[in-house]
Amino acid sequence: MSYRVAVLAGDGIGPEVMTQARRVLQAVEQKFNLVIDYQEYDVGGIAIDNHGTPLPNSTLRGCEQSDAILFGSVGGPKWENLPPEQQPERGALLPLRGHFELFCNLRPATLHPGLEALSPLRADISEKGFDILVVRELTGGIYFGKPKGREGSGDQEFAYDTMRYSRSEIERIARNAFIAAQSRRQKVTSVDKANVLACSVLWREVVEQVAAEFSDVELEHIYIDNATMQLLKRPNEFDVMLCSNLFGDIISDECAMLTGSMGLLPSASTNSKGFGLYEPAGGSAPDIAGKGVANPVAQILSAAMMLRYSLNQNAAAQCIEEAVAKALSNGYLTGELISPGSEHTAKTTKQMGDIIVQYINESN
Ligand SMILES: NC(=O)c1ccc[n+]([C@@H]2O[C@H](COP(=O)([O-])OP(=O)(O)OC[C@H]3O[C@@H](n4cnc5c(N)ncnc54)[C@H](O)[C@@H]3O)[C@@H](O)[C@H]2O)c1
Ligand SMILES: CC(C)[C@H](C(=O)O)[C@@H](O)C(=O)O
Ligand SMILES: [Mg+2]
Repeated sequence: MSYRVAVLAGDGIGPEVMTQARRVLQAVEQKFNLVIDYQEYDVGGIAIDNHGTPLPNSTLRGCEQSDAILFGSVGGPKWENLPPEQQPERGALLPLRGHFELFCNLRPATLHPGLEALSPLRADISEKGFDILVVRELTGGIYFGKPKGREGSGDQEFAYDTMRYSRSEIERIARNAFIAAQSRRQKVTSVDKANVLACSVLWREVVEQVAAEFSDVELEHIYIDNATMQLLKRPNEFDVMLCSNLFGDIISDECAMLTGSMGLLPSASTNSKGFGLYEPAGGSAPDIAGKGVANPVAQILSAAMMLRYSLNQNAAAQCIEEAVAKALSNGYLTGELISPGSEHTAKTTKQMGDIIVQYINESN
């Protein structure tokens, strides 16, 4: 099979981890006889520097002509003082999500067996492991609601955002969450703030209606503040966590850290046609960029999700996931995963890529 993928490495650690993801993809392409044509495009800060805009037309057109987008990360201190709508995140990532209607964001967070010690959780909690899928609504809510702005001056200056959800937006993301739960542990936890927000009251109502179509799936509701707490106390009791845009952003960072690092959490953002953008859940990590020490696993697992959800290449995706799990459980860890006093020595970004490629080549 032959496919076309738009590669948008972006800023900070984006290009470093993308290099390793490309090597890993090359290894599975050979193994599974796939032909993928990669076209690279500027996005984010680098696009501001090279083209004067975070999302050049050439990048958008390139994405439109592809089967999927493999995305690194955007943003950094260099562009933080630009007007908000011209910054990499607001000017490139959110418009891309909106343009392609990538409403369904999947962020799987698993505490890999044998890696319990990486989690900052207390041992009696982490030893039970966890396997959570955050299903985050990605093109609505307070991120996209209008009006949004800033007015007035001096003491009277004010700013506002609008949180807004329609029934159909809630319904389609809820349905995705229930379908995902059917092939997992048949449980959906819907996260909201229905004791305060009108959007959450509607959210709860619609989720209940969708749940009625899925009698095999258990539904529980939880407030966002309680959810952040229960995740620390009993993460193994969660299966699918269904979240609105803002709550999913927060919950997924927490889930990432519970596995040990932001650098482990991949994500898939898809539309109703199966087209998707695949990116690590974390950001451009300016604090470690350029040092060759970033963890490439989230980017590599995002590439695996791309193979599974947009290119329909499940076996190749699984091969990558198994190689990553093997590398981690054999003690191949980047620096941020290693606690003081541990016997592990930190691997570089490239060494992680090397071992994962090697395990793919050795696999049957
Ligand atoms: N999708 C995206 O492009 C995206 C996502 C989140 C943040 N951002 C942007 O990235 C910039 C930095 O944001 P931030 O510091 O809040 O979040 P961040 O996720 O970039 O970093 C948070 C912490 O996690 C660490 N980390 C993240 N990824 C890592 C990896 N692969 N390996 C090892 N450690 C890793 C960082 O070193 C840092 O200590 C900001 O401009 C922000 O807007 C972009
Ligand atoms: C960079 C930012 C706009 C983005 C978000 O808030 O969605 C990021 O934090 C994420 O989680 O993908
Ligand atoms: Mg985030």
